[in-house]
Amino acid sequence: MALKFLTQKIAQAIDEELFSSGGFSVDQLMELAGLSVAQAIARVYDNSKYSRVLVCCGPGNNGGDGLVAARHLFHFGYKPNIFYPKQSKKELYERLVIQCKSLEIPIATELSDPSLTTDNDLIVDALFGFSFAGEIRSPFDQVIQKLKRTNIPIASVDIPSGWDVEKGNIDNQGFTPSMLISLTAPKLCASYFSGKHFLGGRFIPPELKRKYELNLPPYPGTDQVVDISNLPHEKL
Ligand SMILES: NC(=O)C1=CN([C@@H]2O[C@H](COP(=O)(O)OP(=O)(O)OC[C@H]3O[C@@H](n4cnc5c(N)ncnc54)[C@H](O)[C@@H]3O)[C@@H](O)[C@H]2O)[C@@H](O)CC1
Ligand SMILES: [K+]
Repeated sequence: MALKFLTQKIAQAIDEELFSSGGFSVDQLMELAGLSVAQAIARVYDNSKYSRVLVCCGPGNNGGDGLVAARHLFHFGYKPNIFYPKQSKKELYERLVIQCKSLEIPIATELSDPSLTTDNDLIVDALFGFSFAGEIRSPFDQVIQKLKRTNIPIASVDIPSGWDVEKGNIDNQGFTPSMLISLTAPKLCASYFSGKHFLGGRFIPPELKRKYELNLPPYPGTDQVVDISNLPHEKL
């Protein structure tokens, strides 16, 4: 059966159900999401060649996934550094920042910070996820412009930032990543993406899968990710 691609509304509805009737906390799902991201990256970008990883984090949960991924990438033998310009004051995010600092992962808040211009081998785009809407606001408009100009491979978390969640890269607002790690299930914009595509977020109960007819592929063994680059898909 073909994989379903989600509208923004359905992605948000599944999210809410996971937290309400599903009984999950944000920390739990973010941890599993960030772990999936780090594991997918390790499959494609070996740390012997792509050790220096710049993780760009946005103001919402997509940014939180980035902070978690940076921590796991460190433990997987990478050298992450983080760009996190609009830091959330919520306790969860403050703890994620402390965890990264305790690993001596540098965290920059300004676009002019030298760590953002020195050589990186890979960029993780955790700026915006399925709640992104409208024109890109400052300071992220400049960040996206910068990412549009780079030749370094970009791995996007859940959606390529700057893309419309459903319509894709409209008006060429965003960049085209080399890799996408969709979480829970791919969003409609992912149907316009043709690079390396992984699915992560191995936490959906069977009842939710059935309700939204997600047709998710099985995850191999104990893996947190599954390669869906060549799977046939159908829009929801
Ligand atoms: N349900 C799930 O499957 C899970 C979702 N998670 C992550 O959570 C993400 C969704 O998180 P959120 O709902 O917090 O939202 P996002 O992280 O997608 O972004 C919301 C933030 O971006 C800002 N924003 C939106 N549009 C903007 C624009 N045009 N210009 C500038 N800023 C803009 C908002 O003000 C808000 O601060 C998912 O994409 C995924 O990465 C994971 O953490 C856990 C599991
Ligand atoms: K993203």
